[in-house]
Order: sequence, then C-alpha cells, then structure tokens
Amino acid sequence: MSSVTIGVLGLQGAVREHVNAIEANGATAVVVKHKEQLEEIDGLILPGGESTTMRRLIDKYDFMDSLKEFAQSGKPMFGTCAGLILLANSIEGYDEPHVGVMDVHVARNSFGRQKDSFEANLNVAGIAHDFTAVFIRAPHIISAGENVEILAKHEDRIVAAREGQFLGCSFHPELTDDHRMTGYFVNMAKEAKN
Ligand SMILES: NC(=O)CC[C@H](N)C(=O)O
Repeated sequence: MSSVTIGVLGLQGAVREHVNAIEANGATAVVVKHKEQLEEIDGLILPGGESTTMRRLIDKYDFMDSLKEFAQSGKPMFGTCAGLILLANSIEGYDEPHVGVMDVHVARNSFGRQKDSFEANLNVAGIAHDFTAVFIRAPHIISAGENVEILAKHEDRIVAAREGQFLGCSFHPELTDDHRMTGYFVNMAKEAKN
C-alpha cells in the first residue's frame, strides 16, 4: 500500500548513489534509461551531473515530451544540482529552460571556482536542522515564484526549495549517509500516490 517506486533518470551523472539513498528509505528504485519506464514510477529524481550534457542526452533519447507529461501528471520530481537546473523554468544567461516546470530562476556554477566543491551544514526546513550538504560546482536559486517554499539558504542564497510536486536543491543529498532529504521526497511520492 505505502510502497512506492522512485526512478532516477539514468542518462548521466550521480545515479547509483541516488538508488542507494532511495533503497535506504525502504522504497524501490529504478534507473530510468527509456522513456517508457516513466510509466512504472511514482516519483522521479533528476540527478546531478552536467546539465548541458544531460539535456543533449534527453534530446538524443527523445525524453523531453515524456518528462513534461510526467510533470503534468502531478507526480513528484526532485532535481538535485544539475537536475535542479533541468527543472527550473528559467536559467541565467539562457533564452530557454530545459524541462522548465518549477517556478524558479537559477544560476549555474554559483559558488566560485576556488570552491569547486565544499560541504556546508544546513538547516533544511521541515527536513533536518543539521544537514551536511555537498556542493559540487553548484547552482543556486536567484529568485522564486510566490508558490515556492524556500527550504534552505547558504550564504544568503537559496539552495533548496519546494513548489508542490517539485523539489529542488543545489547540493548532492545522495553523497552522504544522511538520507533524510531523499526520505522527504519518498514521502512526497507516497502522499501523491495515496
Ligand atoms: N554537480 C552538479 O550537478 C554540477 C552542475 C553543473 N555545474 C551544471 O551546470 O550542470
């Protein structure tokens, strides 16, 4: 009854670690490599990696319309790092978004070259007061629409947010043993299903 299946878009990026985090939360994980697999899942994670590369592969494997339909179906989607960039409805310096379903404006590579990767301890509203977040050439949310709930900030920049069925974060929640952020998303998928 309460069991859900979560897909991880498996075209590029940190896929296996998300599978582990999903399974650690007692849900079933599926690596999504074909658009038909979207029909089998209750929620979809768009992983970190390289958004421009992922976009190229989304087009190559004809995923874009299916991803938009998935969003329209109301099922939850969670974009982490590059995945957040894919979900955002506008990207600094770009004329067009990618999937473009979440009402946020993002900038890529926001935290400077000298700090290509770092960890920060975050208070993520409703999820964890002490979440160790791993940032790797991370984006941030410059601005968000009125229906977007800001979940976390780092150095005054928005790094996690939720808009109804859409969850996004700048960091990589799958790269530590703390699986609470993924657990929060698994619960979103359970609530949407029941
Ligand atoms: N770790 C990541 O996902 C980095 C995102 C990457 N900098 C991009 O713009 O797509």
